[in-house]
Amino acid sequence: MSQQVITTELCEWITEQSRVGHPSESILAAMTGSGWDEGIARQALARVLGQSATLTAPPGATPGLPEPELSRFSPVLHAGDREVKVVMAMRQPRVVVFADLLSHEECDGIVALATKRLARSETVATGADGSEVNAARTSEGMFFERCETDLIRRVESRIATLLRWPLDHGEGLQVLRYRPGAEYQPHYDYFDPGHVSTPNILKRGGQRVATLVIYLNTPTAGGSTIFPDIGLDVAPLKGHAVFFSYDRPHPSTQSLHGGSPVLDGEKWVATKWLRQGVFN
Ligand SMILES: O=C(O)CCC(=O)C(=O)O
Ligand SMILES: [Fe+2]
Repeated sequence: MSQQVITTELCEWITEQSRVGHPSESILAAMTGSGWDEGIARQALARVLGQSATLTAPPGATPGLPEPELSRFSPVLHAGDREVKVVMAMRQPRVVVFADLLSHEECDGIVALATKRLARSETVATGADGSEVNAARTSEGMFFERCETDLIRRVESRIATLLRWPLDHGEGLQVLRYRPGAEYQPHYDYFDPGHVSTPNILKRGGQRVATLVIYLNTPTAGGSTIFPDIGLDVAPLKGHAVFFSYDRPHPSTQSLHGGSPVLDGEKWVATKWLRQGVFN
């Protein structure tokens, strides 16, 4: 094909492919397979789905996405040292809720370790390199080093087995404590391709492609994890977890989510973010 032009029809076709759930790499493959020049195809994808619609994989990146083995929809999954239950699974966007990912003792153990190290949570600053305290996130938090203690290592290797994603592609576990009134307003976990600090962040392991939020206690009221695009509220129950993945850093993934305000009691979560490649 010569003189290839990105037409409105092509853009509409890409939008539809994405809407029905095809990852951008598959759309790209379909386009190049039918004769589109790869450069033009990437341009069209970027125009329709966002600047880095086609995630440029870092060296050593694992193809695909983290994903539990749900092909037979077994209600119980063997995650190495523990049987984890599947409570519900949504295909598009991919959201899976697990029960019994952690025992109550493991939850208490992580809370005890984290309590000593809590500081006001920080998020990526707007318009500058670095981070700052953000009013949208009124929790307090800390990060563990990967495999920092035997307990953390055990939980991380269970997560790696459950989600079939290498342990070294995960960031260190982050623990957040929300007091009454605290919340985490809806946001995306991937790094904004348009942000000045993103290219630097991506040098370590590439983009985030999935999130696992583990509930370390059960608040008395409020504190559900909300997914506004799909009208989903996930109840924060001790030992349960919600998993979601996103194949591109773009709102069309419908991975917008937040922690709704805690109304009574405290809410503790541990978040594991998974990257495309090795995170060191
Ligand atoms: O607290 C929650 O339910 C959500 C936490 C979250 O979005 C995050 O840690 O990125
Ligand atoms: Fe988040």
